[in-house]
Amino acid sequence: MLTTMNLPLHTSVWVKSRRSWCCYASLSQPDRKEIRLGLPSKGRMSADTLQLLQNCQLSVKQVNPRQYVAEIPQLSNLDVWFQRPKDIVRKLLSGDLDLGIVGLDTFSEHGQGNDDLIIVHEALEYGDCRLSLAIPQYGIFENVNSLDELAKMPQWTEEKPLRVATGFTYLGPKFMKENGLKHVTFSTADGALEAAPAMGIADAILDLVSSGTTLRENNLKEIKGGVVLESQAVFITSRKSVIQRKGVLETTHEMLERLEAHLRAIGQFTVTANMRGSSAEEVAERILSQPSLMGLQGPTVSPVFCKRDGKVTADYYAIVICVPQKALYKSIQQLRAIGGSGVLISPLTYIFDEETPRWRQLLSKLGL
Ligand SMILES: Nc1ncnc2c1ncn2[C@@H]1O[C@H](COP(=O)(O)OP(=O)(O)OP(=O)(O)O)[C@@H](O)[C@H]1O
Ligand SMILES: O=P(O)(O)OC[C@H]1O[C@H](OP(=O)(O)OP(=O)(O)O)[C@H](O)[C@@H]1O
Ligand SMILES: [Mg+2]
Repeated sequence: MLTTMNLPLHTSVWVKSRRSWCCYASLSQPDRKEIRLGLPSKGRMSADTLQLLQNCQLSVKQVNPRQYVAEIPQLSNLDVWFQRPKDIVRKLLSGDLDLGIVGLDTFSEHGQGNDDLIIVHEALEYGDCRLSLAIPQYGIFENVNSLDELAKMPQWTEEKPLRVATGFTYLGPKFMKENGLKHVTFSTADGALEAAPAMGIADAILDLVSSGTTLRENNLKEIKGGVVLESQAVFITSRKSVIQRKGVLETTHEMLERLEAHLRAIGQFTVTANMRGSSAEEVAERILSQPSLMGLQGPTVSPVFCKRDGKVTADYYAIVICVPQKALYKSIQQLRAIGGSGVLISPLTYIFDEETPRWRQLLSKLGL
């Protein structure tokens, strides 16, 4: 059984879980009653985050676009605060936000491995990009195609190190150190890093890449072994908020369930059809003989009753299966081959499974 206590500002809190006592930093605003969710205020993640929440029936109601606070009517006692992604991570750490959605790159760079931060859902399936090292395609780098080859270049010495421009001043040096590159210096800028090598400011850059167009347009190339991190949007919280602020654990659970149910349903369709048969088992037998018609847990087969000669009989059976988009056409072909008719297809909105592994993982990370 978990026990928490009210404590003064900026002290530690000891919490007893089933297994042991754990120490947590205390909340910065222990009296704050509402739960706060931080969402990206601008940039690439912003519109897609609102769209994802809307798809989970968690529409964010913003009174006007210049206001930084909003609400999600389905989640009572929750305020949405629009913030820059890196500030979402910082404010989770300071206890000024309780939940957030950002890219894994921002989480890793600004979270710096802090044990208080927890990833609740690591794959929200948008904002895909990678943090990758890139060097010029020309000059001394023409035949350099791997991190190993870059490290072995005789040009880099203590006096004249490899100069890397990056906005990732935590992950950059950590990666270089872990890969044994000794003679490296870093400079930083907030954008348009791809210009740095051509301007003579840097030899290499470490930045986000998705299509690779910006690199190509600037005569830069990625190298083998140079990917620091694969990133996509993640749903995050802080240990101290979940443990100490009333309602955060329940809201996290509800959001996680909705996110998972929606993400599981993406690209899945329900297929219904009628099939003549002598019994539900016989129809099921025919369906299960086809590899694309297995469904999530096998087909649902229900008798379609009609009255003939004053007697209620079932000559037809309605079948319902769940099929991924890529197998859709094959499924229809297979259904027809075994006598299916009147095939109806509709996209799936949610798939609510049994309790999700991510929820169990969260509880276990919290020691609950
Ligand atoms: N080219 C890209 N393709 C896909 N996702 C990207 C790309 N660039 C960035 N992202 C994702 O979007 C997030 C936000 O990027 P964005 O450029 O909007 O903000 P930023 O440059 O980190 O913020 P700021 O302007 O506050 O410094 C990144 O942290 C990353 O997860
Ligand atoms: O591989 P690509 O698809 O070409 O994308 C890569 C570019 O996208 C990001 O910049 P962004 O457009 O977000 O501009 P910013 O520098 O203002 O953040 C990133 O910093 C790269 O410059
Ligand atoms: Mg950017």
